[in-house]
Amino acid sequence: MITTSGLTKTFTRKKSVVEAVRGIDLTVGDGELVAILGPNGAGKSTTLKMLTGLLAPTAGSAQVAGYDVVAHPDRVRQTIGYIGQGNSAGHYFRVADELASQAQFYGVPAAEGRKRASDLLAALDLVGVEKRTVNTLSGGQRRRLDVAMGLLNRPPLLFLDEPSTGMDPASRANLWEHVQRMRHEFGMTLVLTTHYLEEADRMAERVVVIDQGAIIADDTPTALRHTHASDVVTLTYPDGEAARRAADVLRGDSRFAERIADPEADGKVRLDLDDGPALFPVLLHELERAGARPTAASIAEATLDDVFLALTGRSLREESESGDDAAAVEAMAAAAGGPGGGVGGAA
Ligand SMILES: Nc1ncnc2c1ncn2[C@@H]1O[C@H](COP(=O)(O)OP(=O)(O)OP(=O)(O)O)[C@@H](O)[C@H]1O
Repeated sequence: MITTSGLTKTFTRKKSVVEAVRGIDLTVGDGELVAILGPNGAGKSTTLKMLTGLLAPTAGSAQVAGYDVVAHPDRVRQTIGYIGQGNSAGHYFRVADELASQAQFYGVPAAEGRKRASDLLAALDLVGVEKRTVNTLSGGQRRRLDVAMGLLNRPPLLFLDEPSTGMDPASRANLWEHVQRMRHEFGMTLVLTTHYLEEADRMAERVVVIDQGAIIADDTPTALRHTHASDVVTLTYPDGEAARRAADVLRGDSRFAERIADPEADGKVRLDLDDGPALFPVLLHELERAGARPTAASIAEATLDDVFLALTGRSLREESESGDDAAAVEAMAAAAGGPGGGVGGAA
């Protein structure tokens, strides 16, 4: 669905030159859900704008949905959907009218358009605002309306630039659930950018990590965590002596021997494990058998932030995250769902 080669964008303003995107090679297959993750200013939006025909690359090439973005940017825009960071809806129009004109623009029959709009308003928790003008909606409601506008015509390839930024956790959960459902129903391919690490981890099959205009990692979230980070197990003992005994037991087991840090005087034993959730119960069982049961045990699973830290020496969370991520993930789990304003593509 997407193939790029050496995709590059350099901005020149007065005397300053910004290499926003530096030679990106990216392939996205039909039906994939790919999250592009990176800190502020990494080049995510610029990449998306080039892939959607909104911005001409300085160098390199990109084929999107069968069209070359430089030779046929109009065709690309007619075929794909794009939910950008700005608001797409007209501020002084009524919500229902905006959705109806979007449906009409893309040739969706009126009755079908009304049904789709009603489903989207329900899914995005916007029931009751149909008759209000867009300028009376809250920021989160406008963002969700942007998403509804982008999803209305069910494009085969949808780009979402930070779809859930500014939404409360419940709305984010609703959004993702709806996008996932549409994706499976209509076989949509999705490419999104996000600051939310847990969102990328939970929802995307593939995460492309971008930093300073270049791709620095591209894999499934699980593979990224396994390759670049470890889960950390912490065992607590009453004192240093008991901790040393436990460490000796684990050093006798090849699965753990190389992964133990020297026990600490306060009775803590720490291990780095590549497959912590699978090995944690085994480890506790072995300790129990050897009469070295800890008084407390915990596991901290590796996150995509650990991956970013390992790759760059910097924390993505500190650079670009807002504190409500954990709450959003809880809400997503509760909704058991699987990402929102802009323009749409083919009906
Ligand atoms: N029109 C422009 N003129 C000059 N510089 C630009 C322009 N658009 C983007 N940039 C610069 O290019 C770099 C990449 O910006 P971009 O918006 O693509 O990053 P991003 O990863 O999407 O960031 P964010 O997460 O904050 O949206 C930044 O240094 C930005 O300041």
